[in-house]
Amino acid sequence: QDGSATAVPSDGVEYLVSTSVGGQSLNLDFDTGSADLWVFSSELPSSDLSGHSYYTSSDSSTFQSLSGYTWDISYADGSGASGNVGTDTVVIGGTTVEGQAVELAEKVSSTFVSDAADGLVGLAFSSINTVSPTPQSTFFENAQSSLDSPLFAAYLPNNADGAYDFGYTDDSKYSGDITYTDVDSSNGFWEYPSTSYKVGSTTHSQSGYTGISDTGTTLILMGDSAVTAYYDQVSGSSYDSSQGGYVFDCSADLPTLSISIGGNYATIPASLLNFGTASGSSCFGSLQSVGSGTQNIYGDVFFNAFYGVFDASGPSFGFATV
Ligand SMILES: O=C([C@@H]1CCCNC1)N1CCCCC1
Repeated sequence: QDGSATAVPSDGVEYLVSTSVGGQSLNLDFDTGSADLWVFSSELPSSDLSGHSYYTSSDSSTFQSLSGYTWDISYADGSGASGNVGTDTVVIGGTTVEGQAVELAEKVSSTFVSDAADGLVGLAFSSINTVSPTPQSTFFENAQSSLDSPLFAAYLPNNADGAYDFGYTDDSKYSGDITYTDVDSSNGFWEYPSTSYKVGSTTHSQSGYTGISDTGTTLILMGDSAVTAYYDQVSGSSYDSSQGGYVFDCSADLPTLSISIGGNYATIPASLLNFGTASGSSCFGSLQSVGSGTQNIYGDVFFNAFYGVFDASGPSFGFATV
């Protein structure tokens, strides 16, 4: 069944969605850049559990263990988690999946201990699910047959409650038309060509680049040539290794950044490109380097400006102005 779940901004870093797993409520980070649904569990060291809600399989009458199944995930930011696997009933908004693979954490990296999330819901493609010996389907893949349309949408307005809609698009959350592009899911991501960008009104090509829509990443991460081209237009900006990225005076006049999604540009307003105070009068840029490779990562700052539609038929990705 179709449904919508509220996404609450947490520490300006992520949006959390209250989710029922075997009747137990957890605040989970929805991540369209990965495909594992994993939860803090009673199997973790108790010192890792402080400040977290966690799942206790023995308290769920509908839990079934998947004997001998394990999972182990490593994220681009160096964080990671691992453990064992079972199935249980997962309810998000008005959408229920019975028999959803739930990955119970036995170990989590320190970043997760100090982070507000009680786990993640991976919404990328199950080809990159880490469960061994058999990769498991995502909540969305399992829910698809019960939805009016095989799609979900992310509405993540800046510093305000948002939502994930399952099975329908909600035209009260965006204006104008939704512009769609074909998705190449061969790497397991919601990925599309992203071969040019604009800094203000100046167009630059980045041939061979792709982009992925990743609600689990906070910022906009692009190749070094694009990042350099952007901050060359911000007087006084510099890369500050102690802050871990490009900073500028908080009073700086920022250009807009337009990214190409398939054949269409999405223009991020200048206000969203100032992520906020780094230290003193210097502010941290919302655009930072993705490092090596030709895959840009369009995270929550993108979704602050655009309603994002993840459509399994195609598959395709669509965006519309928030
Ligand atoms: O690990 C990640 C991100 C980390 C933040 C949360 N989303 C997944 N990757 C991004 C996409 C390319 C592969 C690595």
